[in-house]
Amino acid sequence: MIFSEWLRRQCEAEWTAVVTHPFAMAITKGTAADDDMRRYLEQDFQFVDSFTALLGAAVASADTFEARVPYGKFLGQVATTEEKTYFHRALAELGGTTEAPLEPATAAFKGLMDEVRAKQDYLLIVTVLCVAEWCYLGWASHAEEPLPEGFVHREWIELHEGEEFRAWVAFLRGELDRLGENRREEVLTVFRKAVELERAFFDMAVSQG
Ligand SMILES: Cc1ncc(CN)c(N)n1
Repeated sequence: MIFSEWLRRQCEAEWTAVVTHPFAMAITKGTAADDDMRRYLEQDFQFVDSFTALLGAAVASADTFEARVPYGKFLGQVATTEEKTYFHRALAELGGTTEAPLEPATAAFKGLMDEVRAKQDYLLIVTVLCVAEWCYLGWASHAEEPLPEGFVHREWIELHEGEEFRAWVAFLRGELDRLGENRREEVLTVFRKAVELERAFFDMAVSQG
């Protein structure tokens, strides 16, 4: 079994809880309440700051030029254009703010991202990036056509599905498969922690409504 699949299976129950989370499923159906969506996106905007920094750390710490390129491409294309404009438009639509105080789940996730970034340990950086993107592909893949009409739901799904996003996730998984075998347990600890944080993040969106 390839290493990335082995990692996912070690966390099977928690993984399934994330990719079928009621809040994520409500996004795919366009039924997530505006207030929940606002709270979630306000926190995710804060998440994306550390996530973007982590992409930069991947560019810096990758072991080959071939590996640096996809991070640079993704960083330029998505984090600074499509995704960023989405947040501003969606938060304006929902009456949200880009300066919300951090919820504990957000602070914990930023803590993990900042920790692996500070270490400049490429393998652990890829581990966190891979969980974040693979999980999101997982729930977004549940969306059925026609996608929700409202752009807040629809574009959030589109940002995490489609050919390009699948190729990006495949690349991240490939990096884990290429480099992770010799540090299995260490990688699993970070992988598991990131999956737990993804679940807590979705829980946070619906726990205060
Ligand atoms: C919490 C979380 N995890 C993952 C993603 C996908 N980039 C996200 N936007 N937010």
